[in-house]
Amino acid sequence: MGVIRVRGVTVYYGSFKALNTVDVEVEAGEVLALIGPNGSGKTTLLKTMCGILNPKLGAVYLDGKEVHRIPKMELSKIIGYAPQRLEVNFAMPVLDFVLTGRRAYASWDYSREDYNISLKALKMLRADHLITRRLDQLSGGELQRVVIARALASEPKVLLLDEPTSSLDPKHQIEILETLRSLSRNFSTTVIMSLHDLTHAYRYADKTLILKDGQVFAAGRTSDVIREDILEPVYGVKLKVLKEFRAVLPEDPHVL
Ligand SMILES: Nc1ncnc2c1ncn2[C@@H]1O[C@H](COP(=O)(O)OP(=O)(O)OP(=O)(O)O)[C@@H](O)[C@H]1O
Repeated sequence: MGVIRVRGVTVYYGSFKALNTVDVEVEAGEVLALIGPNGSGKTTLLKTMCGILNPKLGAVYLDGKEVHRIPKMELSKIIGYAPQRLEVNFAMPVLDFVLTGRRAYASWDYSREDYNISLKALKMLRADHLITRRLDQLSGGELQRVVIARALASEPKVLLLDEPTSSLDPKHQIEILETLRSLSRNFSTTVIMSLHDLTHAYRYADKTLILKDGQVFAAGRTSDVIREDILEPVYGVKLKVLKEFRAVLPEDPHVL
C-alpha cells in the first residue's frame, strides 16, 4: 500500500499548460524529492497527486486505482497533504485544526483515539506545547509544524508535503526530515516532498524528480540526479556537489 504511479499527466490552468506529460513512480516506503525552479510545477504535481487538481490528460494511480475515482473521504485516510499555503479560519485552536486530519475517521464527533493520535502527531513534530494556542498566534515555523502534524494525524500511507522545511530553523529542519525518513523506514510511509534546498534532497530522498517548465528534466535515484551537469542548466547557476559532505552549494563568484 502506498504505491504512486503518475502516467502522462498534463495539467492546465485555463489555457496555460502547467504540467506536460509527467511520469513518475514511487514505491511504498520511498522518499521522493520534487525539485526545480520557482513556477516549474512542483505544487501543481502535488495537488494532482492528492486529487485536488484534475489532469486534462493522463492519470495518477494509488495502489493501481485512479486517484480521481477514489471517494474523497477514503482518499483522505490514505493520503496526507501538507500544503505550502493554508486556506482556513486562522482563529481556530491548534488542536481543533490538527483534529480535522481525523475527519474521515470520526462519526459525528471525534473520539478519544482521534485526540490521542492528533496529540501524538503534534509530539512527533515537537509542537505539542502549542495545543492551547490559535493558528493566528503562531510563528511561521510553528504553523508549518502544525500543518504537517495535521497531515500525519490521518495516519496516511502517502504523505505529500509542499516545501515542508521552508519556514524552519536548521534544528527543526533536520528534526522534520529525520521524522519523515523514519516514517518511511519504520512504517513504509511513502513520502513525496517539494524542496528548494538541494542538500536536503541529496541527503534525505531515495529518488529525485527535477521539473523544469512543467516537464520532467531528470528523474531517478538521487545520487544519479544530483549532479552539477544536470542541476546547472535547470537552475541557471554554477553549483558544487560536495560528495564528501553530501551537500550542494552555489559557487561563490567572489572566490577565485
Ligand atoms: N491557480 C493558478 N492559476 C493560473 N496559473 C497558476 C495557478 N497556480 C499556479 N499557476 C502557474 O503554474 C505554474 C506552476 O506553478 P507551481 O505553483 O506548481 O510551481 P512550483 O514549482 O510549486 O513553484 P514554487 O517553487 O515557486 O512554489 C507557474 O507558472 C504558476 O504561475
